[in-house]
Amino acid sequence: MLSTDASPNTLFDLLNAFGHQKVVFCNDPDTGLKAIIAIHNTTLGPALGGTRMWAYKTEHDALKDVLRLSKAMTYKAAMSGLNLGGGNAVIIGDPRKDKSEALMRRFGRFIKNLNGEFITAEDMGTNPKDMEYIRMETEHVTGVPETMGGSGDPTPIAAKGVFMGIKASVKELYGNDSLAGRSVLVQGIGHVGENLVKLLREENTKVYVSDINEERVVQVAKKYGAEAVANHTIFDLNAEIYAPCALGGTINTSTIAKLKCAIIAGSANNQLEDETIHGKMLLDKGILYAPDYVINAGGLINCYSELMGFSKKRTLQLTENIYDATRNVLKLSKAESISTIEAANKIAEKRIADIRKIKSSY
Ligand SMILES: NC(=O)c1ccc[n+]([C@@H]2O[C@H](COP(=O)([O-])OP(=O)(O)OC[C@H]3O[C@@H](n4cnc5c(N)ncnc54)[C@H](O)[C@@H]3O)[C@@H](O)[C@H]2O)c1
Repeated sequence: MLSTDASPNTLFDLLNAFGHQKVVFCNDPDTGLKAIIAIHNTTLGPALGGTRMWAYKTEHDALKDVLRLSKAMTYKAAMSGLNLGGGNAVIIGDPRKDKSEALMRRFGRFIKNLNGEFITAEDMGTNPKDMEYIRMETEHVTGVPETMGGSGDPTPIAAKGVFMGIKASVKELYGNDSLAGRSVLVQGIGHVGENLVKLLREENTKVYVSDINEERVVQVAKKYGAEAVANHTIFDLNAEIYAPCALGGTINTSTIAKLKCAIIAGSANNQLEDETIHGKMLLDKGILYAPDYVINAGGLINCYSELMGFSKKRTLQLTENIYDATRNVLKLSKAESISTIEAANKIAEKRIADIRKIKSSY
């Protein structure tokens, strides 16, 4: 899905390689705003995705990132049964130095001009306060604080989805989905990671935790009765399940050679450095990979619920469906001897194609 290795010559070649509908470049010298909004596919509904603020080395890096992220959102929404399309935005700049109320509100006005075709939410480098500023200019934003009618912190829901994905993977491999006595390495114990550790420990799972923030490792290990592991030794560990919950790209040719786990299931986006190559390598090595976008959809589900008039019960139900979605992917992968990521892409693409057909009939 995300492999776009052909070397496109022009901007439109690049958009065709990813399959995008529309890309909007937002430029405002007064506030210093330089942003890109990418709308990948709106067959299922309005494109929803985060706004990331990052000091990209080049504008091309920013463009590639937003194209990749928005395409992944199309697949995530389709897989989760949501009536949403895929989109994403990036603001080029250092979130610690370059952010201001005016910049965020100017960005909000660009979103407003899209008339609901794109709805945004928080991502790396943005926070609920930024969403509040965007909200002052447009209603097309989710993840605003509870005091502004939002649904609040989505990370417990994101962690719950990952937890359901882990259970479904364990069921596939061991015949029952109990996590008691199983061992899980959680790499990255930030917002989602910590909530996942909590859920796992509540089910008496043996949990190992690692993070580049050593203070946090000690703190979280103590709080939940987990075992701290030094970051550079994680691939020596004999944990049955590896849950990447930090950055993407941790599964590549070099780490696959070292991995001793039976299952990979975590929250990080874009875990496979190259979907085609590394998806196949995991299949060949007999490691069950629960595709990231299938099991980390809880955050998106939370945003969707907010748009529909938030109900905690409904949000939880939709999140628990991740168990069945994961099982369906794993079954298809087994039946067709294809990688789990290929199986997931097939299911998502079929839903989009089916709905496109029904929408063309009136
Ligand atoms: N927040 C959500 O609702 C949500 C939803 C879906 C997916 N995700 C994805 O899950 C991942 C974690 O999200 P989050 O909101 O918990 O982020 P976060 O920033 O709160 O936590 C990330 C943690 O990873 C640690 N980290 C960074 N680099 C590391 C490395 N090389 N090795 C070990 N640890 C490292 C950081 O110190 C931090 O503690 C991200 O990839 C994110 O895109 C998040």
